[in-house]
Amino acid sequence: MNQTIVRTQGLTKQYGHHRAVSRISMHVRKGAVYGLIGRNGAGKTTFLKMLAGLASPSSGEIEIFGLRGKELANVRSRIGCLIEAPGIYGNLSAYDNLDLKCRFFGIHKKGYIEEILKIVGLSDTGKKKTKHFSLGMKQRLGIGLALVGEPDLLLLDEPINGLDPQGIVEIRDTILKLNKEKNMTIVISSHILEELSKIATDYGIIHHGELIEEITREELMERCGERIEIATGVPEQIVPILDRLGIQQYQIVDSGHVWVFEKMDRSAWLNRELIRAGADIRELKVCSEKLENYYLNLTGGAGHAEYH
Ligand SMILES: Nc1ncnc2c1ncn2[C@@H]1O[C@H](COP(=O)(O)OP(=O)(O)OP(=O)(O)O)[C@@H](O)[C@H]1O
Repeated sequence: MNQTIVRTQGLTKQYGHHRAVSRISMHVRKGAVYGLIGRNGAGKTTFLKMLAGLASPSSGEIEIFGLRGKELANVRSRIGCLIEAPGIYGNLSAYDNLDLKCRFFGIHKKGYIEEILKIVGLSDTGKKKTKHFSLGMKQRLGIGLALVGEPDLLLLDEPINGLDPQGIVEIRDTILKLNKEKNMTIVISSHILEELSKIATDYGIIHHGELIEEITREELMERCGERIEIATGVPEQIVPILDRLGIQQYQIVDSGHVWVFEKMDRSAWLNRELIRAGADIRELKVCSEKLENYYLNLTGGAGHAEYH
């Protein structure tokens, strides 16, 4: 089941003296939504361009669907991509834009374009010229264009960049639908980490052109460390109660919070016992560190949130 669909080995891209991508060895599982995280200029776009065949590597290997080199070049239509701004003709409708691409691909199936319009939620745009579309609609059309040819792998570079919350939800739904219903493997780069954490099953963290970590959602959850956060007016008051309850792994974080690192599945019991013992409990919840914090810690970027 855990078939690797994309594998790179030491992938490097050099622009003059500048190394945009440095020895990246990445693995994307079939059926994954692989989130590519990195600051502005980290090398995400360059990396995706190489996967898509739009930029040639300076060195290293790319293997997709188990194929390399010429063999891979022959099946490029199995890879759909939306990298940088989608190439859309503003004077044409969504339908006509898709029709052009279908002709280019030699696809003349009845109902084909309608199906794509439905998937990306643009069925009701009729003859409306795309230059009058919102940014979100244009992005969705960009994804629609990438879907022509029914790719097995979809590469999306910052597809939610600049979108309003509604647009973000629509793109998220579209991505999840493609992943679940069409079993499409998707690699998506984004600087909106919170958003990425809602859809990604795996993450690759790129920093200064290097892949510094590959991690599954499960591993991330484990490493982010679940804990019970107790908000209280008097943390010192809680300590003897925790001792009495046999809880040893806890920490007074500040003058209003205590974190407990055990009995995660017994938070309701803990709440009851603390209140019964007369503690001043304002809130008690099970939390984990956010992806954003994890990323900032990993890249030494804590203290400033400019990670896109
Ligand atoms: N064609 C090019 N010629 C020279 N340098 C380039 C070229 N394309 C990218 N670079 C440089 O390579 C580095 C990585 O750029 P890239 O666009 O891949 O980063 P990114 O992580 O996608 O960032 P962003 O989110 O800003 O697109 C940057 O320093 C960039 O200036």
